[in-house]
Amino acid sequence: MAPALEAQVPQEAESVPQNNNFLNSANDATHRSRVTVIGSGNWGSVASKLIASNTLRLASFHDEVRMWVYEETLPSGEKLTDVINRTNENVKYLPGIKLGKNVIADPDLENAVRDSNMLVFVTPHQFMEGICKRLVGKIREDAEGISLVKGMEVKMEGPCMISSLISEQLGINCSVLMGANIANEIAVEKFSEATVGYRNNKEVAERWVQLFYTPYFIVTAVQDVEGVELCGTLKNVVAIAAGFVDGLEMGNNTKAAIMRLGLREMKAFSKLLFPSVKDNTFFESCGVADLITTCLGGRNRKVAEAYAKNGGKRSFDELEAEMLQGQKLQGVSTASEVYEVLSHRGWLELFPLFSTVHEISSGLLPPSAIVEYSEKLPRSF
Ligand SMILES: NC(=O)C1=CN([C@@H]2O[C@H](COP(=O)(O)OP(=O)(O)OC[C@H]3O[C@@H](n4cnc5c(N)ncnc54)[C@H](O)[C@@H]3O)[C@@H](O)[C@H]2O)C=CC1
Ligand SMILES: O=C(CO)COP(=O)(O)O
Repeated sequence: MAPALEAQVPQEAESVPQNNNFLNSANDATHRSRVTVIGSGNWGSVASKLIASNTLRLASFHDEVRMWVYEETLPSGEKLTDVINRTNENVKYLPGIKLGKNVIADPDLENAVRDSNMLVFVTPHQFMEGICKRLVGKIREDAEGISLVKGMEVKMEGPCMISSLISEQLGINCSVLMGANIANEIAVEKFSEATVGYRNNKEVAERWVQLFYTPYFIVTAVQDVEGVELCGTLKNVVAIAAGFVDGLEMGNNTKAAIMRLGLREMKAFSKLLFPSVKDNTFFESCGVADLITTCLGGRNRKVAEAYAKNGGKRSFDELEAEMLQGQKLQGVSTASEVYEVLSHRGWLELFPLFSTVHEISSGLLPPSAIVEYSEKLPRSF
């Protein structure tokens, strides 16, 4: 399979519009694009490795990839940043994997973004608002962003996707990249696919595809930012439900049913919020493929399984800290954020799976309630 796929690796653009600074820099050797990855957790580190292999290979990118590290002190007493730069490994969040010598860890957020025109956002979603606030006025005017963050914020005015938060706070265009992308598998170069969602500039999307694409990481672009981002965000809620099913040993048929009902709610919720969301997006890697991989092998599933096995007696926070060693779940807080939107808009009855996941994970219902809602199912999605 690999040689045929290799032939599809996107070429550097031969001609670009003259009125776009971001794209002009792509063809000008003296103004090669500089990339900063904002985040250095499990996926952030793998994304840096992918990108660093391409910036070395492609002449229109500066070799160096800056990776912002939320600094912490390791049990050895050393700073994580120093260890990454000494060993070329993120020993805490991605041990055993070399990132590429051109990845430079930087604990200073402002310094990390100062020179870059391509900003890759990849931190747990709960930290994004604070990070954006710190970046206001600190980034290049011609910067473009891409968010790999799976999650949303809920504001007084309503739900706000992370790509919108970035665009609104920093005044930049922001694409998204989501997909069936369990980071540890991509770290060891197992074949997978991903989806870039872009707003209206196809050439910008192609530039992001170039930055991420490798023979083992196939990236396709679709013009549907909200659809792609909502798929990545909402599948984490379904993964929590799948974990409950596993913890209660309900079997594969039940899990498949949960995945199907979950996909139906993902689609209905996305289209109610953003009527522009396209049906086909749910068949891209960001849709059904990410749903499947996360429900089979993700962290949300794993911790939810332990929660159900313990009969809901140990909190998600406690289990997350014990089982994930600093990595973060997105599904529990996303279920709560979705629930807030559903209650506010009077949609709770339309989304029994999403609302039950929140009611279980916040302790209002026992894990067994995950299949007891079935009689409440609406018949009309
Ligand atoms: N890990 C995976 O397999 C995948 C993750 N994602 C998504 O990517 C995003 C980031 O995930 P990961 O890189 O895996 O992160 P992670 O789950 O490894 O989270 C740990 C990261 O959060 C940072 N952090 C802790 N406290 C912080 C604070 N107060 N401010 C800023 N940063 C802080 C840590 O320094 C560390 O870099 C999430 O939205 C996740 O859903 C998407 C695809 C795959
Ligand atoms: O988003 C992911 C895979 O695409 C990872 O999911 P988890 O955060 O549940 O591990």
